[in-house]
Amino acid sequence: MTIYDLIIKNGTIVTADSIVQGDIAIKGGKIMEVSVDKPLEATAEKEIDAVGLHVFPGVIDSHVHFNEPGRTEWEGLETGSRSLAAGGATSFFDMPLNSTPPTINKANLELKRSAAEEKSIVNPYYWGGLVPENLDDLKDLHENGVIGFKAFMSPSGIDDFHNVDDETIYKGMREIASLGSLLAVHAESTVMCEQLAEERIGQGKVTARDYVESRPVISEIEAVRRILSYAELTGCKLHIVHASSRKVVEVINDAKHRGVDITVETCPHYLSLTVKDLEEQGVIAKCAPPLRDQEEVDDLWTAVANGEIDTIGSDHSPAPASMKVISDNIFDGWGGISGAQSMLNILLTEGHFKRNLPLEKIVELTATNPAKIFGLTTKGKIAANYDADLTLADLNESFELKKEDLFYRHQHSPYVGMTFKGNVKTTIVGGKAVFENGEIQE
Ligand SMILES: NC(=O)N[C@H]1NC(=O)NC1=O
Ligand SMILES: [Zn+2]
Repeated sequence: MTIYDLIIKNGTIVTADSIVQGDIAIKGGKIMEVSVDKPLEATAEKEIDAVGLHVFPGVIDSHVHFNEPGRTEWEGLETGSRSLAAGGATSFFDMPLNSTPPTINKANLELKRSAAEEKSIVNPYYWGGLVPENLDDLKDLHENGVIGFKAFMSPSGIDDFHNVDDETIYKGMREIASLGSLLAVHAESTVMCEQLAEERIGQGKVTARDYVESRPVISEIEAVRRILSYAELTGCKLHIVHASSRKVVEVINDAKHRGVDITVETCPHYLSLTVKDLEEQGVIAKCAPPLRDQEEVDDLWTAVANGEIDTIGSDHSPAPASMKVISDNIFDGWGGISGAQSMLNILLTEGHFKRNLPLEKIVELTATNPAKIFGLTTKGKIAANYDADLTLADLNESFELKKEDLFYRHQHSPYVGMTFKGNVKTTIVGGKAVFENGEIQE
């Protein structure tokens, strides 16, 4: 009889296309067998009784800013990866900015890689940056394993990561296309956002609503349309990150139907928070693009349900509490939400339980699609030969998120105080539990 390392028994196994009862056998970090509706005829060194639990492919968070190296007083790979594990994520793609130096050349990538290999308890992957200064570094970054490139069309808020001009977009996209890689884009119009902000600040109009109005949906659409033109010209594959409105998604879907190779991400905060939360919580709920009104949130859920969205990323962009203080001027303070720990909770509570979003869809958005789009060929599914990255959750358990539950370096998040239905019990990375019963497993 085969002896496995681990058998997860009697779980409700959720994949992008089915929900079944069964056992999962793991050895050497891989799924060896999945037995549906009948017990596995095998033994293992360890067994997990998953009766009453749902087993998901580990969440892949394709959008985090962990700030390491160089800005670890904001977050870090240890605290960041722990928060992911606590929220059921088993892999992350770290953005090239907010760490110092930013990931814009091979040497900087190696610094980040060695920090991540030492400190992360989940699987790290890296975005490379596209900035006006690094066109000659893209090939090197690609050959050294970045999963794609990221560019900002408007100022990033970080001095050493410049936004791209149209010439850089053109040259960068030609190069990225020839490498067979992909460009992810923060798409907001610099001119629109700067002009609208200047006008308001000049008149002393600095409320939450003023900030939101200074970054309107049309500014996202303008930038998306422009970058789309370059994608059509160069053939470069595009991924638009953090679309805040279905109106943005519609522009992308039209392009998809014309045959443009483009995908789109949204974030848990655009699916669960509104301008009202920004008014109440101030900078804690400040992000760019900004939160929208309830109608936009509801429309975005329709887009999710209709399959118009490809991935959900947390865009975890933390900062110390001193940069998130409530002041009279919302334009001050860091734009970025701490949310990596809560992504699956939000999708389950707001999506599955409140809006009947099928669990299979959640798996598709958080695991299967990111694995497919970014070429992680052994992840995103629960099947033989796939990596044993799994999340076990009790969907009958509700809990209120408390500050003390957060594993972030700085324990703040706009989701504190919310009640979630569906609680992560165990997170398994490469066959080993890294989070169990509320605690990180060393
Ligand atoms: N620099 C950075 O992390 N920016 C992120 N924050 C945010 O709210 N949107 C972003 O793009
Ligand atoms: Zn962004």
